[in-house]
Amino acid sequence: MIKICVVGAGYVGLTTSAALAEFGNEVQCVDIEQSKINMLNQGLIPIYEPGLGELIQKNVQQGKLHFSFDVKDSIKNNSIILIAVGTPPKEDGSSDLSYINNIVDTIVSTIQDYKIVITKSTVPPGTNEWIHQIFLDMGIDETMFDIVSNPEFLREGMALWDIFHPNKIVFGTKTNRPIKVLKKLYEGGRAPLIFTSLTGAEMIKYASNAFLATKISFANEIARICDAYNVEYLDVAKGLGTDSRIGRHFLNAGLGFGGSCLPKDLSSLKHSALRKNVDTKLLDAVLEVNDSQIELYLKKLNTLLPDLAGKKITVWGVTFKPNTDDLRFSPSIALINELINKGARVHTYDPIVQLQLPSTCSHTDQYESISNSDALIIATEWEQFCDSNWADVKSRMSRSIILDARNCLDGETIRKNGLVYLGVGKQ
Ligand SMILES: NC(=O)c1ccc[n+]([C@@H]2O[C@H](COP(=O)([O-])OP(=O)(O)OC[C@H]3O[C@@H](n4cnc5c(N)ncnc54)[C@H](O)[C@@H]3O)[C@@H](O)[C@H]2O)c1
Ligand SMILES: O=c1ccn([C@@H]2O[C@H](COP(=O)(O)OP(=O)(O)O[C@H]3O[C@H](CO)[C@@H](O)[C@H](O)[C@H]3O)[C@@H](O)[C@H]2O)c(=O)[nH]1
Repeated sequence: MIKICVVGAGYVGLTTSAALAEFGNEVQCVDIEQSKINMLNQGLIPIYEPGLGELIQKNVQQGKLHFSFDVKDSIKNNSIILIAVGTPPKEDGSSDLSYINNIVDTIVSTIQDYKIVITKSTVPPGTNEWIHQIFLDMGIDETMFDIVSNPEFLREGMALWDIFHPNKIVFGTKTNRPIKVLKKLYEGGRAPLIFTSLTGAEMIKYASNAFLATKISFANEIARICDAYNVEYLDVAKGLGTDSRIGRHFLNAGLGFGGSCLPKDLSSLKHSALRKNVDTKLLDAVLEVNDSQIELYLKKLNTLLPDLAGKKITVWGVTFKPNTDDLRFSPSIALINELINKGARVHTYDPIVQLQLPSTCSHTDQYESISNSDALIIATEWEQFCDSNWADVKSRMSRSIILDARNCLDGETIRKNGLVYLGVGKQ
């Protein structure tokens, strides 16, 4: 049984901790936020991630998973340390590495015996080389440590599925020394292992997210062209997706990509490229298309409601996508802010989150949220929204406009119920 300290009890740290414990390792997950650790030690889960609570509870009961806020003590007592702290964006688009710096300082000041330090956080190319150099600069002999870059590819809302059925596990190393332990650590993962350099692993992570974002912006641009020619975009997506060289994944057109990863990782990659004088025309275009999606959908709404001032608009879904409670860089919140700017009275409903935003009214009941609304906007594709009782919806709204901002509704069904269906790239 391998003993490991996971630093950070956020979306990645908690999921990784639970999975590594399930694989048979003994995991201590630490966080500086005492309230999070207190919650976890009381059996409560600070985030919404389907199935995570049960998996944590099971492994805690089996004695394989522990939580603590004594970071130094945990580092001292474990020879493997996995870093899963945040790397949020700075104002200029580069990555804020202050949490990484802090934990590296803590490890360096605590180290007494051999450690494998695994960076799971998404960090810009060159960061793990820099961490390696810090250890050397602090006088720590090369025999005392190995730095490993081990980026994470899970999606929120699907985190457990992704972590137990990964497409790949990527390890960037400087020597072969930690490889045997790394293989053992992820023994339960059963995925192709990719070994590369420290910076190679970092680039695989950024290139993956940049490619996914590119697919989404491509889909959104094609959907605009379909819209102009009165073509059903979903037919085009199906036609595209059946070509195995293209694939159907990440071709869903809509409000665009948000969340704590795709936007920040794209900006950070752009920043890394510019630092080395590499042009990023494609990445720039991907971000540009994404940034204009909200305006595009508001223009659609304006075709039927030219003046939004005083209108009651209900938005279903406030997180950045379904099956999560994460509001970071949510396109829905950006849309809500635009609606408020235009003078609309905004009401919201979300299955998980009660949105606390000034000038908006959050509801606990999906149908109550639409009473006397002029328009309803579907901002995330929760299954319960797609399966709504449209006759009930029609009976409650004052005007009957449904703006499908995630291309997830059947326009025909909506129209049959006497509602007006709006979308981009809809016939
Ligand atoms: N969220 C995702 O779906 C996802 C997927 C893949 C990769 N990533 C990357 O993983 C990293 C973590 O993302 P997240 O969404 O889990 O972040 P998060 O903000 O949910 O969690 C980070 C946690 O680290 C803790 N922390 C910060 N400094 C600490 C320290 N010195 N000691 C102990 N704990 C500390 C924070 O208190 C917080 O609880 C980021 O680099 C992100 O880009 C995220
Ligand atoms: O066809 C699609 C697919 C997604 N989205 C949007 O794109 C955003 C991101 O979605 P998704 O990638 O599913 O969520 P994340 O949890 O942010 O996961 C991404 O970011 C993680 C953090 O780096 C990576 O680990 C994952 O592999 C990568 O998919 C969301 O706003 C989605 O609504 C679309 O608009 N169209």
